[in-house]
Amino acid sequence: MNIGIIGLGLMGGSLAKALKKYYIAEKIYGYARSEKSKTEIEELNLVDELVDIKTIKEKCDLIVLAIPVDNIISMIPQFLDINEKTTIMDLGSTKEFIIENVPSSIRKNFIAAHPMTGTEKSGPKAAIDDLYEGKTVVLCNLEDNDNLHVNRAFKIFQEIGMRIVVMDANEHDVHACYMSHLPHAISFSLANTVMSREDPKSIIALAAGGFKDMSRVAKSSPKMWSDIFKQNRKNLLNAIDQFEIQMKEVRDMVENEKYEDLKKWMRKANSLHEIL
Ligand SMILES: NC(=O)c1ccc[n+]([C@@H]2O[C@H](COP(=O)([O-])OP(=O)(O)OC[C@H]3O[C@@H](n4cnc5c(N)ncnc54)[C@H](O)[C@@H]3O)[C@@H](O)[C@H]2O)c1
Ligand SMILES: O=C(O)C(=O)C[C@]1(C(=O)O)C=C[C@H](O)C=C1
Repeated sequence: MNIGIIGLGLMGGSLAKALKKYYIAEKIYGYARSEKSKTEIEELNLVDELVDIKTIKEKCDLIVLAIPVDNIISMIPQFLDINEKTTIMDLGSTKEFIIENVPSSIRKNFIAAHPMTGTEKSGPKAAIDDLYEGKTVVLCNLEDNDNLHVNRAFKIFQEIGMRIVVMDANEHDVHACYMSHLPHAISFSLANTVMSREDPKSIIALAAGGFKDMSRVAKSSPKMWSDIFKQNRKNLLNAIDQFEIQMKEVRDMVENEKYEDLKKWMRKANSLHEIL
């Protein structure tokens, strides 16, 4: 099988590495926009050949869109003429808006996937060959796909060591919001709060594990995350409201010195790690 990957940053580049590691593709084609990316992809030997979109459509059985979620939507019209046997798949972090924007003529071919794995790094140099191993991928609204494409997606994700979960796109976006999008909003907010109050010298002197853990994902790509916040806006606004309720609660307990209530509230939070 020939596989084409559009966008060879963290997700696309890591997929290319995993496909090579497990000898899954006959040939891996890549498409990159910028000259800088092209040079890095070639230096890292991520794909067998960098080509244009026309060649990817002619040669590939599976085309993977590993680009920011708004770019996925603007690229879809370029794939309206794909063969009925060609699978097209996106790896975007949001699912409902993307699916809504897939025209009915290629809906059967379009697999909406979200690998629940990643890092705060981006670009071709961030790619690693074991990013997907032992991790979960969520596949959405598979009832709208042809079996050929569903089976192909299952086979590839299983071969690179992933666990598959099937979910409705609407439900996915609510859960992904609490598990991933809200935590990123909190981490960006924490980083900005600290930087507005603390000088770099104190940050270097006092930042230890707790702060580093909480602020790690604040290093993530603004382009990727502003697209995600835009596409999952409604769910994110609800989740931020819920988070604000908790912040008001802890503020109230500290202000009014309700330390027994505070311990009870913290014990409740501790219990999260019984299920994680
Ligand atoms: N980073 C994560 O942790 C993570 C996890 C799961 C899913 N995702 C999703 O995967 C997708 C890719 O994210 P990433 O982390 O690999 O980002 P990235 O920034 O590392 O890589 C994306 C690459 O795509 C390129 N690109 C953008 N538009 C393009 C276009 N039109 N044509 C060709 N190349 C283009 C960029 O130059 C970049 O190199 C996003 O939709 C993101 O929401 C990311
Ligand atoms: O581990 C990280 O650094 C990530 O941000 C990965 C992470 C997340 O867990 O929030 C980020 C975006 C996703 O779409 C899926 C996974």
